[in-house]
Amino acid sequence: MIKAILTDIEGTITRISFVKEILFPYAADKLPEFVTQHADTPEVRTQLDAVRTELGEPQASLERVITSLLNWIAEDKKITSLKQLQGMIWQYGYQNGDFTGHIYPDAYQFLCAEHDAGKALYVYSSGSVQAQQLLFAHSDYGDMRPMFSGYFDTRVGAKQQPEAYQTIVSQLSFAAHEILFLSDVVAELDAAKAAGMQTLQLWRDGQPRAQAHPFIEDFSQYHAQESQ
Ligand SMILES: CSCCC(=O)C(=O)COP(=O)(O)O
Ligand SMILES: [Mg+2]
Repeated sequence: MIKAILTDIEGTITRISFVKEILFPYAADKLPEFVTQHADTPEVRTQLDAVRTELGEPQASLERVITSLLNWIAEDKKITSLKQLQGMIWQYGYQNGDFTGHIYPDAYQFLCAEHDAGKALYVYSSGSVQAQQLLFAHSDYGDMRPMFSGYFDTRVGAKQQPEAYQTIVSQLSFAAHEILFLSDVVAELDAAKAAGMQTLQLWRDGQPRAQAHPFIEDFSQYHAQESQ
């Protein structure tokens, strides 16, 4: 029996184009100035040092770090230091009202219904916990944060690694088989299944289909597939 739901964000409850065409370009546009202005604040300096470590270049200049971060955005790299910095930058965009957090209408209805039915809702995204909370705080449907019991990002590990899901289970009061993981990405579903979770693919936007996992095209099909 499913007692908790762990959901991915991009491609599952949020449209991929919102992330790729709004959030990423905004971060790329603001990043050079943001990083230059805040390079000496502890939270930013920690991430810039993590970028240097990732590059294997402890003495890399700020210019080199910025160029690398911009390349990583263009390549959609899920590197923790980049994701942490993106979250800090998006804060300004949400607060300025430059954009709101996109949530599919069917996803919003599903999350409300499952929350009302007593399921515990958790998030696991490559976007930082700060980025996740900003998206829900400023969502198209208002502040959705009260619905969620916890948030996980790549600080628990990469989403294609079963160990990351084992770490999440160890931090929750549910057995792995009581948790349903939702994602659009096959490798993530494989990793969650290897860790003992139940899985369900959201097959939207022409993503590759996961043969080893049940799938739905949107959440209006959720209860129909449950009974199969
Ligand atoms: C939390 S909104 C930003 C999403 C993001 O940066 C990202 O990389 C999406 O990854 P996901 O694991 O949600 O597919
Ligand atoms: Mg996704």
